[in-house]
Amino acid sequence: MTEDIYLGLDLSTQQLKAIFIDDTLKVIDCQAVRFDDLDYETTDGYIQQGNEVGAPTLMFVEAFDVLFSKLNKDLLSRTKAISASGQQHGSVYWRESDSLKNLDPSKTLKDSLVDSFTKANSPIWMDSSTTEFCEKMEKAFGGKLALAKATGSSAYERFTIHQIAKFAAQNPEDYKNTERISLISSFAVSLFLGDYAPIDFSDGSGMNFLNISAGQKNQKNSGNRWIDEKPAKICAKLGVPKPSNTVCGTVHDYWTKRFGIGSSCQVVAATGDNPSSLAGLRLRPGDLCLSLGTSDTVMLSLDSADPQSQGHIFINPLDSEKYMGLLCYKNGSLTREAVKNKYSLSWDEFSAILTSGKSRSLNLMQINLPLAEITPSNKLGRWIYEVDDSSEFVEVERELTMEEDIVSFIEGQFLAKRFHVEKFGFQTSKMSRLIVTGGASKNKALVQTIADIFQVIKSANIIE
Ligand SMILES: Nc1ncnc2c1ncn2[C@@H]1O[C@H](COP(=O)(O)OP(=O)(O)O)[C@@H](O)[C@H]1O
Ligand SMILES: O=C(CO)[C@@H](O)[C@H](O)COP(=O)(O)O
Repeated sequence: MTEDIYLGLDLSTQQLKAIFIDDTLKVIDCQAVRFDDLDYETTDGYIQQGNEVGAPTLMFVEAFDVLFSKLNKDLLSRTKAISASGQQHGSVYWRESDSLKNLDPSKTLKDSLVDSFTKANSPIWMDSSTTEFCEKMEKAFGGKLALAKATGSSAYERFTIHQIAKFAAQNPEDYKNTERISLISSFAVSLFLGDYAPIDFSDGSGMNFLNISAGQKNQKNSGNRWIDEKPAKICAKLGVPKPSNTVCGTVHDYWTKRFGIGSSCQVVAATGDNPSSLAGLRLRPGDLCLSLGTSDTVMLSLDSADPQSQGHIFINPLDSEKYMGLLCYKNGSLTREAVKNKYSLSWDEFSAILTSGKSRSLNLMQINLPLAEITPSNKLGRWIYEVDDSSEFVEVERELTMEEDIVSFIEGQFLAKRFHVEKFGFQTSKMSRLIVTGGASKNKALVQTIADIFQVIKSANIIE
């Protein structure tokens, strides 16, 4: 057994996960804390009020306390480096104070940081409350496409700069008292560093504020990466963005004294959960990655960037000169879970119905969007069509059977993705692999359905 261990954290929508690997990339241990098991009245990790969606920042902090009390002490003592991934776009607002630098090992993180945030709830990626700020920014840039060419995406409500603009407009005093704004990923690493960690280029691309466009190569390692330096106060609050593989320093004494992590353990910049998946799956040219976490996302590696008004281009986490494309769907696992729960099924029962129903031709097509969708923007509703005798699609008025509902819903979810991916300019070929990851990827019936829809040759082309 090798002595050296590496620790990765994932601060995602529903939970904080830890994974220890050795230097052959073998998984040694995994642990997780579900946010709904902490006392913050979240459902599926978040709190929703209308189209505002957030998660208590202190809940994230407490999750670290709980998780680290469960982790194996021997593994912690052998950990050589720590990094993290985080749900994308979410933000954390640090009050001007020394509490992060002066973490006290006799206290929990929560007790140490209880007064450290100017905004109690971190806005997260499911928020869609910033339309007016998005419209203002697109107008200032000369339209959707112009903004996309500069930042990789047209204005999306969940993207961080609009959340920051809303906070500054609605709570000017609290905004003024904010010393630093972290993404959820850079926040996680800041806890280990005992200091503000930089936002990395890849997760920073999900802010509508980082310059991803060609011709910026000479700026890639400088502070000039934000698209607009005039609101100097914003740039100062965001800090200087850095490549995703930046070694930020070593762990704060807190982690050594409280949890026995070696004082030389390195802390590496964090990135978004999707860029982390892309990095971890080591995609080959032509591969497509489907992440089925709380959200569903489709990702691919790109050598060059050609941003469109739909979809996102981020800087690649493995190479700051390259890019990745991403489409994000809000109706992912939570919507699948809702359909499963509607019929009081276990996942095994749901999967059995999906497999048996698929083998019969049901001639139905369903789009079911109970959550206001991101791709396509703000669509909400349920549409069901049937192919009639003259091969026309007609709207279905009758109630569907359970089997019809499950099969047409799942097929609709992934047919829509194939359609969007192809519109985004990506064609699968015989050489393509479709690599599926995230919580739902353990469902073999679902993965086989996806393989059939994308017509990748056989399910062996798909790895979890
Ligand atoms: N057997 C299964 N079949 C389909 N979906 C599943 C299965 N097991 C778990 N899931 C889904 O996985 C989701 C969690 O995935 P995960 O990647 O851990 O999410 P996140 O990283 O966003 O917190 C759950 O919401 C659940 O619906
Ligand atoms: O908004 C996006 C990507 O643009 C989401 O994919 C978030 O990054 C949330 O990730 P999960 O918790 O669903 O994995």
